[in-house]
Amino acid sequence: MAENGLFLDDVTIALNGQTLVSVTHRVAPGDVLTVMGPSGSGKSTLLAYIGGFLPPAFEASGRVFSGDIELTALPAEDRHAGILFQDPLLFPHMSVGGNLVFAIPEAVKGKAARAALAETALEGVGLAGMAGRDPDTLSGGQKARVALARALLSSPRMLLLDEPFSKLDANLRGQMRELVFSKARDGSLPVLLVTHDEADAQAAGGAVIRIGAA
Ligand SMILES: Nc1ncnc2c1ncn2[C@@H]1O[C@H](COP(=O)(O)OP(=O)(O)OP(=O)(O)O)[C@@H](O)[C@H]1O
Repeated sequence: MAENGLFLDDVTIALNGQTLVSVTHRVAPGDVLTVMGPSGSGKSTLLAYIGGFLPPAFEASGRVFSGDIELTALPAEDRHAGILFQDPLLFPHMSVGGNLVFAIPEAVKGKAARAALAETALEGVGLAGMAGRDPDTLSGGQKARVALARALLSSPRMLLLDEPFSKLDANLRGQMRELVFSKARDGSLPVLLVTHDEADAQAAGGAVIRIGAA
């Protein structure tokens, strides 16, 4: 397998003794694995297991690899997953630039260098010059782009996406999908996409797994 693919090796997650998810799958760098299923079927739970923040109510087994690195026992902060949720979840008390700089790994030193990286990331999502803006002054689509820039700045090994397009209108949704998937391809990042929307799955173009199908 190429270097930074995501491998789910016999991952099984149960709640109260009942299996919700059972999956073995490889996601190549730049490819998308779409997870679909009815509400409550365990889609976000699978994402949480991969990300390292599965709530204690669940019982889980199976291994998660990023390339050759096994993530299963690592804390969330050491898994290097870039995560996007339905809400962009920007810190309201920080500028857009502050939100981005916050995500840059500490190994990157120097205020000016960090600010420059943040500005480049903003340019990369079509928001050049917006670092000084207050997040509350941005549109929903702009906030979604900032959240994407922030995820990419964290030097992720993968992207975990939990319904990230569902609050955008149809036009923005299409643009944002294209932007996210092209960034994943450019960065050779494997993507796990949780969605209810068949059009998201189609745009993602990769494999689809359906869990808890009624
Ligand atoms: N922290 C928790 N403790 C106990 N049960 C939980 C917890 N979080 C979720 N659940 C339950 O686990 C099951 C799977 O939830 P999950 O959020 O993964 O579903 P989902 O497929 O993502 O649903 P949706 O499409 O509505 O977001 C549901 O029955 C839910 O009620």
